[in-house]
Amino acid sequence: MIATLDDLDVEGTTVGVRVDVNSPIDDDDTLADDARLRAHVDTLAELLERDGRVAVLAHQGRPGGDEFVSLESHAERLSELLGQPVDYVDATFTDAAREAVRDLEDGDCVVLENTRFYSEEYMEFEPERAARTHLVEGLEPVLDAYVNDAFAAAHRSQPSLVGLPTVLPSYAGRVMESELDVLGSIEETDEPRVYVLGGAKVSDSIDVAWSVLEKGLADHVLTAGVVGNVFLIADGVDLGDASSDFIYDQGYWDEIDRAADLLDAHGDRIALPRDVAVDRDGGRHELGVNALPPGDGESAMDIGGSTLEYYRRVLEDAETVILNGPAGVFEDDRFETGTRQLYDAATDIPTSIVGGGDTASALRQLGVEGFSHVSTGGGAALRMLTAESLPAVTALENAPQQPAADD
Ligand SMILES: Nc1ncnc2c1ncn2[C@@H]1O[C@H](COP(=O)(O)OP(=O)(O)OP(=O)(O)O)[C@@H](O)[C@H]1O
Ligand SMILES: O=C(O)[C@H](O)COP(=O)(O)O
Repeated sequence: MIATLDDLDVEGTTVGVRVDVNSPIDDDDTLADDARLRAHVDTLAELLERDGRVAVLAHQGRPGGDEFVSLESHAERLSELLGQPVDYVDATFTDAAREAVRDLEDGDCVVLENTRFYSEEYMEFEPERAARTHLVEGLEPVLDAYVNDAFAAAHRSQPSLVGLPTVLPSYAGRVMESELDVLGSIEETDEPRVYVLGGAKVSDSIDVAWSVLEKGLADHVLTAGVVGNVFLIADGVDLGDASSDFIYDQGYWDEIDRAADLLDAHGDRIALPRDVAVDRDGGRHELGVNALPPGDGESAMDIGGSTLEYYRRVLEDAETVILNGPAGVFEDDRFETGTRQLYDAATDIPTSIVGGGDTASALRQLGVEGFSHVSTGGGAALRMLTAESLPAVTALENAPQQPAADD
């Protein structure tokens, strides 16, 4: 049982709030997209309105990557979104950070520096070991409670996600609560249930497909994107050198055998693309599977019109649809049709759940809306869809008991 903000006596309490605002970054190292910040506004505003003292913890990017930057511009944007001053301190758990947290008054908010600027935060630990890291030992003395709202990072076993809830009374924030409500009760959604697996994370998608087919959760799995291409090759279709080289270069060649095994075991419930779109003479050209392989250098960039028609027919009977990953290279105008039309068809299903951070931004870019739930999580959502436990959620479940809220 996980405690929520309803169980927390917030007034005058200093709360460390872990959010996931890991976002695209502009060339000048500032925030390029505030969607993930917006998602956490409700949780933070509620804590501040209830007179909490809020210290925000988050990571941005990965060490060595282009998006590995300070959270200063995140704090500025957060201040605009919350409509109140938000301080920023360029430290996470040192004296400067502790002083900034101790200086908070009721209703104040400070953003601490990118947790991953410290090497331990990019390592995976068991919770008890995570509790003995510098970040946790440095912050625990100045915090009364911990709130985890970072569902999108809940598949990581890092100190700010599993160490702090080991030593502090801990609560799920509103984003975490709603994600767990929806993604944690997939089994209870109405059938027929259809999973649409696209995008480029082939091994993750095959894991999901195995799991939901074995458990009887999926009545149909529709494949698209690079995932669909891997299944086509596994089914004996010659997609040509360009698509095959791409799959090989991405390190997914071994997945073809796994896809073939899955087709052997559950092929009656797995749908494969019937046609694909390639770049021919600078335009979109569709080819039925029987007309493959494509010409030299042509790669399968999207699902074609016959596939869309076929998939729409399957979706018409569905009560629940769960989608992850774009159907094609949606970033290119010529190949966004599959993603736009397939996802658009899914919005007509009574329960439509979308997982995947890239997918969510693709849908915003394409103007497709009307889903029952769009998850903030990519990897975390995928892991929940396989009914696997998430370390940060387990840490919340095992967190020390807290006194009940007065109100
Ligand atoms: N046929 C294709 N060939 C090459 N790339 C493709 C194809 N179809 C989709 N993609 C690419 O897949 C990428 C997105 O896949 P990904 O699996 O990362 O999505 P996601 O699950 O929403 O992301 P995340 O899990 O990171 O939130 C896009 O950049 C898109 O261009
Ligand atoms: O964007 C995400 O999926 C989360 O913020 C986790 O980031 P990570 O994959 O770098 O751990």
